[in-house]
Amino acid sequence: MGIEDILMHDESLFQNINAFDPDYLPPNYNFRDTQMEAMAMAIRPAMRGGQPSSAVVLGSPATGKTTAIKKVYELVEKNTEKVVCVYINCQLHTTRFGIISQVHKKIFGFLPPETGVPFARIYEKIMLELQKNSQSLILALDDVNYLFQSNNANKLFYDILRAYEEYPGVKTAIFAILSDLEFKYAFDKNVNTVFIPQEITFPPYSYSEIENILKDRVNAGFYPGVLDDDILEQIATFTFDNGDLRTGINLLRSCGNIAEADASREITQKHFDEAIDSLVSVNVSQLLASLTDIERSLLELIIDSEDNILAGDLGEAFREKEKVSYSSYNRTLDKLEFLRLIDTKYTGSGVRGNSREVILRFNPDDFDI
Ligand SMILES: Nc1ncnc2c1ncn2[C@@H]1O[C@H](COP(=O)(O)OP(=O)(O)OP(=O)(O)O)[C@@H](O)[C@H]1O
Repeated sequence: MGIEDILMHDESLFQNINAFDPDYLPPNYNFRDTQMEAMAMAIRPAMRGGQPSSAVVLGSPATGKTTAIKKVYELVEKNTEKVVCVYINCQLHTTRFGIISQVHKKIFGFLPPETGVPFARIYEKIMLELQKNSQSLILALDDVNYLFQSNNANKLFYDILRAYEEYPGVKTAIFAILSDLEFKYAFDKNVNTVFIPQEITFPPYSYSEIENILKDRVNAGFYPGVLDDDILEQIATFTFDNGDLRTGINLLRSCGNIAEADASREITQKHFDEAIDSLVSVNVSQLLASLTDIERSLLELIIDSEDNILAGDLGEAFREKEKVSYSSYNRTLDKLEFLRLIDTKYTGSGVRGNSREVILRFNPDDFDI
């Protein structure tokens, strides 16, 4: 097929290609009832003019936190005008001004001017409006750790949660969403005086939950018969072993694209294998780009050495090359293994860790290192 044929080819495998988009809100949203109930309980008092509770929403990436809050928000907004629900992606909005501007947009329908109006003025306008309408504000801050990197969290939490002191009757709560679990501790230290949250936890999905969710997505996104159960199981297995739900959803889309470019009416094993290869190669490129100089130096040594070099011999060569200590060599080797760029395997002889074989997990000819 020529390029033009590919572009103009009008038979598609996709019934709804948007079903694989990051912002698609799945109509079937299972396995998160407990968490959504907890969110609803925290918001419920506000629907009757009472005080809503704040929450920390915790869970690893792609466990459904953002989707859950958006679903709950939709339901709240469908049933009352007493609660203003604002969702902020803190990767996009990192300043107090940026965030309060989004709240302004939600309430008044437009952003305030970017210059000339101070934060305090916009803040006052918002709080007076909430006070006048007897409305509560529920502010969801997704990936809130980004606010801490810019040191803006503490003040913002204070502004929002202490609003009632200056504007009596105004009720506010914050849902702080975190996917970096280690960050939780830093978080507690930073804002503990004004922020007294309950915790809502999103555990990782099991294999069968992943398979179930991906199957729903297949039904929403592809025409019937495009993807059979065997390939779906392989995608679910890969997702469970190697990544998060987003990996699975992306794989579905790229299998579809590859099959379509092949003018096929269905997704075959070959299309799946190609999708996996390209995914793995993108991952390896990203990992390689993230290495420090010393890590890259060790990796180069492994690439240039004989097949399956022993860890002991590699260590000698590396210490010679970089003049580093034995423990620093070990740490660097562990890091490369952790990133899954290499494997180490015991040969069963030799002293301590030195008899491990070091094996590259990718073909260096395919990448710029
Ligand atoms: N229970 C589910 N049913 C259907 N789709 C789901 C479910 N949970 C997550 N997803 C899908 O997985 C993707 C990631 O979900 P979401 O963005 O809600 O996760 P998250 O926990 O907020 O992730 P992050 O921490 O990375 O922001 C989305 O495409 C979402 O539609």
